[in-house]
Amino acid sequence: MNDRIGPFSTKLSKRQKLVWLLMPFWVIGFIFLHIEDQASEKRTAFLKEVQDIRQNYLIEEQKISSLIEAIAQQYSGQYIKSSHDISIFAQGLLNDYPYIEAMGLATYAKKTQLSSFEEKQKQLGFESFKIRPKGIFLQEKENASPYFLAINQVEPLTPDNASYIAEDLFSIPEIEKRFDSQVKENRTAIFWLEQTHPNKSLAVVTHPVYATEPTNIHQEDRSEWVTGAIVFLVNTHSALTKPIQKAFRDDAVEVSFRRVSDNYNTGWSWNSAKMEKPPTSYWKRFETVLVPSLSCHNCRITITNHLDWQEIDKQKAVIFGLISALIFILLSIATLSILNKTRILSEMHNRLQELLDSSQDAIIITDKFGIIKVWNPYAEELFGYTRREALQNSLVQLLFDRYTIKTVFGDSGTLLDLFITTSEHGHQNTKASKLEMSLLTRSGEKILAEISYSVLMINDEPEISLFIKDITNQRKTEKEIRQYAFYDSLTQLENRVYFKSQIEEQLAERPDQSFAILFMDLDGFKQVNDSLGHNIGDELLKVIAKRLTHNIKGVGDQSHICRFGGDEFVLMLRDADIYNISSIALRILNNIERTIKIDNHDLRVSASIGIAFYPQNGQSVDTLLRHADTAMYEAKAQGKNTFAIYQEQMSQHVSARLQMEKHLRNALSNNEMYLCYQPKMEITTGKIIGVEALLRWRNPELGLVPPNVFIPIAEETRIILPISHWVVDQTVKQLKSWRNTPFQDLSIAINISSSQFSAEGFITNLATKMQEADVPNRLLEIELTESTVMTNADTNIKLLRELRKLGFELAVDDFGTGYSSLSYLKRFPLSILKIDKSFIDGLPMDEEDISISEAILHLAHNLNVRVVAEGVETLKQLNFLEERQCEYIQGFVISKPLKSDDLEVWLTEHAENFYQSATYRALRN
Ligand SMILES: Nc1nc2c(ncn2[C@@H]2O[C@H](COP(=O)(O)O[C@H]3[C@@H](O)[C@H](n4cnc5c(=O)[nH]c(N)nc54)O[C@@H]3COP(=O)(O)O)[C@@H](O)[C@H]2O)c(=O)[nH]1
Repeated sequence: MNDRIGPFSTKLSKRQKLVWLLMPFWVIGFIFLHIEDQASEKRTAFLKEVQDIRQNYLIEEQKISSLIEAIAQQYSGQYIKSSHDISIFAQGLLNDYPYIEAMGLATYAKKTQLSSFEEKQKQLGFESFKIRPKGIFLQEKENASPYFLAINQVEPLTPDNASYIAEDLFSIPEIEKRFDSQVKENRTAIFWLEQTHPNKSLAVVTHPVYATEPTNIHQEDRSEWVTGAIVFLVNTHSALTKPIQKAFRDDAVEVSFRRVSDNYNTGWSWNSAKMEKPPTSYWKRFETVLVPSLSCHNCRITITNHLDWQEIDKQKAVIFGLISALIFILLSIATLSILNKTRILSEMHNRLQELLDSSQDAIIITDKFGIIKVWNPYAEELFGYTRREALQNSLVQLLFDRYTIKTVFGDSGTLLDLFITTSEHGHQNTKASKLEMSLLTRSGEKILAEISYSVLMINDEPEISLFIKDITNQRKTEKEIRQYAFYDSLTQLENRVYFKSQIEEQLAERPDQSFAILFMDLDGFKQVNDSLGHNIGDELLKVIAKRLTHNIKGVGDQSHICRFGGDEFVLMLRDADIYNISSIALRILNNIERTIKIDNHDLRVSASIGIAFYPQNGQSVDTLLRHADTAMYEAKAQGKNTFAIYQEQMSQHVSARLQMEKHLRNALSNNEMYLCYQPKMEITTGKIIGVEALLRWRNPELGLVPPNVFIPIAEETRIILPISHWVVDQTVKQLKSWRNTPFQDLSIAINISSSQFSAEGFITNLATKMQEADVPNRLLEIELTESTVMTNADTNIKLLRELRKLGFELAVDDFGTGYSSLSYLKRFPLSILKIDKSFIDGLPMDEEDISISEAILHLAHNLNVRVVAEGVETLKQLNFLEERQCEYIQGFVISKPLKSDDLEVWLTEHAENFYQSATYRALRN
């Protein structure tokens, strides 16, 4: 399940793993950057401090210049007159500027005045006052100038400072060289000197003093008026390190001072209080070089700051690392989420594109005016327009025919109107999302399309997405399936299932609506089917179906006709009621009765109709059908070709029938069955040639039940099979009992039902029983009805031939009631035809019966088949048949069916020649 890579996926993707692997590097990188940043800050702060220090140096230099200038001004203006005044001045000055070691006064004079000057100084108290180069400063040389500038007062006069007394400043060539211009310009000069004393450096600041205020003297004349100079002796070491010390009070800095000149190279170094000696190991080292004074171009101060690892704020770095980790996580999540969403969007886009391309629906997107914006490959295939042709075209003009445009859109409608409505509140609502309509293809072919659609607002503009399926074939198939599932394939009428569902629907939806159910069963259809084959039978059913459909036209539009099965039809008539049902039923019956011509056969069938009304005769479909069926049986019982309306007692008949069926199942085991025998006479001789075995059933509850009542039930329930076996056994037993008696040549005819005839092993079983009883097969006559013989005629021919080959006699019973094919009849190996009683009844008067009986006799004789007329009751009938060369008769005119014992008594009297019997004589009289 790795195809689901979404924001909720619990499994890390490769990309996610990679991102998480990068996190330590990110965090370390950020911590490192932060540490570097701390170092950079430190460096910036350091450089700023250095900058401030340099600024401070310049300010101090400026201040000293201003100060000395001011003092010189005071002195030249005679405001400071005595050495005492200078001393007072110096005290205040040295307090404020501790790096000024001393303030002094130097006298300028010609060397010619040297002795007098020295003398004067000795008189002032400096006993050993002697001007000479003292070698205090490294730069000192022999004063070659005709003037000298000798310090004659120093304040405070400490033992150290006393050494400066009588120092000729002109022994320092630079001072001597610049003094003349200093005097002319009345300005201060600072000379950076190196004292011979180790680790001590001094700067000498001088400003000329004049006998009067210099501003009153012309610049060129100032040399005439100059008397000396005010001198500051500045401890440059102290002056330079003090501000550094103040600035880097808590820090470790290393300071080195260098002064490089052509003649000498000197310097010193100084470490801040924090750092007694330069460290050997450190993390970072910042170094900067500055020129401390405007007056010393070759002076350089190098300040070095060492950053130790310990100084880094690690806690801050860790916090920063944690913050960066958090940022990383947030950024990663955001980035991964964006990437993921981008990927999902891209995948989705690809999938949608694939869907679009591979869809078996035409997918079309239009704007609100129906202008096509998307047209997928299947749309190309379905409608025949390429994408290029379709895009930017109007969907309506491309796919809708004129009729649709007119009916759907009218004059003002748009495509959008077709798909959305505007509600009362002005909102646009999508209409039902599916519709079916016919669309045109490029070739002009019309297809039935199912259009699923949705309207989406994209950038405040509606867009219509259409998914179009060609359902032309689907609808056709559905119709066919529907036809197959709900309609009878032969007659195209509704089938039982659909019919019932329609009525159920009707009952559920309109329970107050009355209707009638007509259950119709054809009379005589079985004979048509059996005798002329199923094809003819099928054609007949089709004609009946058409007639019924035609018949119920106008009997309610909501009526239904169903082929219920076989030759049964059921009708549901909405507008039928007790008042008009008779005319409707009779009309149907009349229509059915009309001759139907199929393949040169003029067929006539009738129908029996049972009617049940809703709601009087039942509330459910099944009840109504059952009651209509019951009524139909009643109609059959009433002689067929009629209708019967359901009445409650009819159900009693049904339950009586069920009761009978129950008794019938036990009839054999309860010895309730027995055989009667009805004699058959040869007309020409009056001889009794055989008998017909007729089954009888006497039930203690039901009494004597006629065979034409219980035999159909036995056949329907297949109880006929054990009964038939029993009949055969009894008959064979009877024949055997007649062996070696006067009746040994009498044959017995037995009625074989169609199910018994077609049962497996019927012939073998029969032959075996006869053989076992040692009775010749010719004494057993098999009577089959015309319909039994004609059903599956081809198969039956073989069975009949086998029977004949074995010596059994074959008779066709009830001849004339079915539809025997003459061609078959010719091929059947028959012995006897039995004319049905119904054709004998009308003899000798009824023209039709005369014709039919004569025709049967004629046909039989042509086929070399003998004829038995059954149901002969009168001598007139007998005479008629005798005249037409009918071979045998059977009927009440000779004898009713008799029990075995009675038969033998009767035979004793009548068998030889019936005409000579008392019975015949009585008949004639
Ligand atoms: N499959 C079997 N069918 C059998 C068997 N036994 C009888 N049947 C069939 O039952 C039908 C009715 O038979 P039944 O009530 O016995 O009637 C027979 C005769 O009693 C009657 N008949 C004969 N002569 C006259 C007459 O002059 N008048 C008159 N009103 N009735 C008469 O006809 C019936 C004989 O019919 P048929 O078999 O067609 O010769 C009947 O169809 C029997 O076939 C059985 O064991 N198995």
